[in-house]
Amino acid sequence: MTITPQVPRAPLIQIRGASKTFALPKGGQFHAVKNVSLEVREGEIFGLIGKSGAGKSTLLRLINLLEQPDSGSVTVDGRELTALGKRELRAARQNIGMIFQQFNLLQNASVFDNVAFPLRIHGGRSKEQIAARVRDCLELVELGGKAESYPAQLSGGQKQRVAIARALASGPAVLLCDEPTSALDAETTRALLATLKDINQRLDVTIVIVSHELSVLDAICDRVAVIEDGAIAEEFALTGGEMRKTALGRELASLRPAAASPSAAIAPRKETVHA
Ligand SMILES: Nc1ncnc2c1ncn2[C@@H]1O[C@H](COP(=O)(O)OP(=O)(O)OP(=O)(O)O)[C@@H](O)[C@H]1O
Repeated sequence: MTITPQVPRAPLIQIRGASKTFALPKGGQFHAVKNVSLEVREGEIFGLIGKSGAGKSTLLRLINLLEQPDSGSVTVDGRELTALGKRELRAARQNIGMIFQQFNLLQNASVFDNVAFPLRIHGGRSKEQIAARVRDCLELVELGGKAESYPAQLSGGQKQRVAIARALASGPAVLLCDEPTSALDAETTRALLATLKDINQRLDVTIVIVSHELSVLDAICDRVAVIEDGAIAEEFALTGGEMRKTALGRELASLRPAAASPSAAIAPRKETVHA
């Protein structure tokens, strides 16, 4: 048996010298992201970890320009988003799905209509095409039987799966995940992480995930950046368990003992094995 290292792939997300400042209510400014440069490669699962208030979510939201940087540039899949007008940016965002801690589903719409929503907004697809795409996305997250249910009738894990199906409906190259498992229990978290890994491998969707939980990033990430005070303090590849060896890892682990890591259950995507 020979083990061949995977050939590194091209960068899909490039952030260059991005900064973001928020105006404070009582005057003054807060520098949430400070001159950050970062590359995420095609097909990677990339983690952003750090303490509360470090700037992880702001950095994630710079990738789809939910937050506009004050300076610097953001390029995704060859398009410099920071150079686009409003209409072009709306179109470019179809290539970037996003899920959130609190799911952000439309409560008065069925599961089907939640997933169909982005497809209807952007137009260009027939009713039949939308229905087929919604069915495919719900099958992908194993919710094929829940199309007619409403969010209030679903568990937290099922709600997050609907959010994933909605985020993938337009066939994006990138999925941004902002603390996607923070509202879920340990077992549901494990299952959801396995789903994200599966989506990454089957659909080749590049994933950027924010979490303050070591076990979450340890389980699925290829590389991780540690965010401290709005900047990247450290960046490294993961093969399982390294997070705990870093100074921040030890600190976070002592604050928040990690649940049994699901990493053992999920095969790392580090090497190609030829029998
Ligand atoms: N819209 C805003 N207006 C003012 N300040 C903001 C805004 N959004 C974020 N901040 C501030 O920027 C800093 C970074 O916030 P951010 O949400 O990116 O941190 P985080 O690392 O994701 O934290 P957490 O893990 O607690 O979510 C925080 O101090 C926050 O209060």
